[in-house]
Amino acid sequence: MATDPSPNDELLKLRDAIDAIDTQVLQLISERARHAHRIGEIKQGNIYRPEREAQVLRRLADDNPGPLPPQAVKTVFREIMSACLALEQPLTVAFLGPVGTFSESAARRHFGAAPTFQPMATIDDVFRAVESGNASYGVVPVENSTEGAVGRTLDMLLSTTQMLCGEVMLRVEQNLMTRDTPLNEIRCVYSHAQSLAQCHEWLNRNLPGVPVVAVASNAEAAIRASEEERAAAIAGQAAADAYGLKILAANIEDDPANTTRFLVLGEHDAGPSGRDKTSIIFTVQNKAGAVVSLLQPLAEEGVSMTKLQSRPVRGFGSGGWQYVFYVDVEGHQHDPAVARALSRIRAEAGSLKVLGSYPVSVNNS
Ligand SMILES: C=C(O[C@@H]1C=C(C(=O)O)C=C[C@H]1O)C(=O)O
Repeated sequence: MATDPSPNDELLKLRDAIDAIDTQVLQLISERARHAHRIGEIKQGNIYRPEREAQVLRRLADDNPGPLPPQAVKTVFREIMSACLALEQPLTVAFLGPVGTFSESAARRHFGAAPTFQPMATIDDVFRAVESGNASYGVVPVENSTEGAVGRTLDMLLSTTQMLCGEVMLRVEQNLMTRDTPLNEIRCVYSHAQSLAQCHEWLNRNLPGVPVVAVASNAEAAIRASEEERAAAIAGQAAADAYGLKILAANIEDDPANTTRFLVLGEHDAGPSGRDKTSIIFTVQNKAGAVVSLLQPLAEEGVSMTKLQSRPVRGFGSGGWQYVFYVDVEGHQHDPAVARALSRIRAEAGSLKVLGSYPVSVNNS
């Protein structure tokens, strides 16, 4: 066991000082929890306020005097808020499982450690869990910076009765992991198709000719690698931890900025936080100029688009194709410019669904 080299006076004094500070910090956190509890009594109905939580984290990151990095400050206060909220309203959060997926990491990043986290087998099941009230919130992937849209999430957004109340941007770091098999003895690599695509070049360089097998999730890949000899998985650190695998090569994604965006679903959206996004879906007849004229109000009202994605409407392939457009804009639907642009689009589009307004991912703001 390591011991301190030679506990000198200064070290002992510093530890005493830290003990005294910790006692004060604990008293302050407890006082904070009592205030949060009182707020919970005053509020009617749902207590969770994503916009308030985003504001708290942004303000503290801005005011951070150092030496802790802003991300560390956010992590600490994320957990304090998570514990305070849990006193009033224990949350259940459904995510695309199994345990160890990036969706779970995103859910924990967003809600902290206090909720009960529920792994679901499919994206559809996450939506159903929230729609049926079995989960208070759900977290699903929607797009990746290397591989693009997650089609099933887009399809489900079309019909869901739920709203968006948050987004999480997660830097996705992929790792090659095995039970204990060295690189040159690997005979098969399992992962989700998206992750295999994100590591395409690395696999060609380092495991040429070794078969790759797409499975339902990275965590499922990790389970297989933990059960099969000479098999490897590509997955996140959380999956290696959950299934007892050793990381042979870390950060093997081809794009060092590889990021996945996740959406948080619930029965309400969020109030204005000062830095928000609004997600909408509209349908357009496939005729010349229709899309341009629908997007015109955004340009004229000075509202920036952060995403534009189209998908053919199912069942319209053989006759005239119809398209559904997924658009994210900067700002809250209650901002006057956004509200004006939305009402102009509503007047012109075949249909318009506002999925909700929510704070821009706190990791990026
Ligand atoms: C205390 C409140 O309720 C909840 C807890 C929060 C906190 O601990 O800071 C913040 C927002 C809410 O999710 C509040 O609305 O201020």
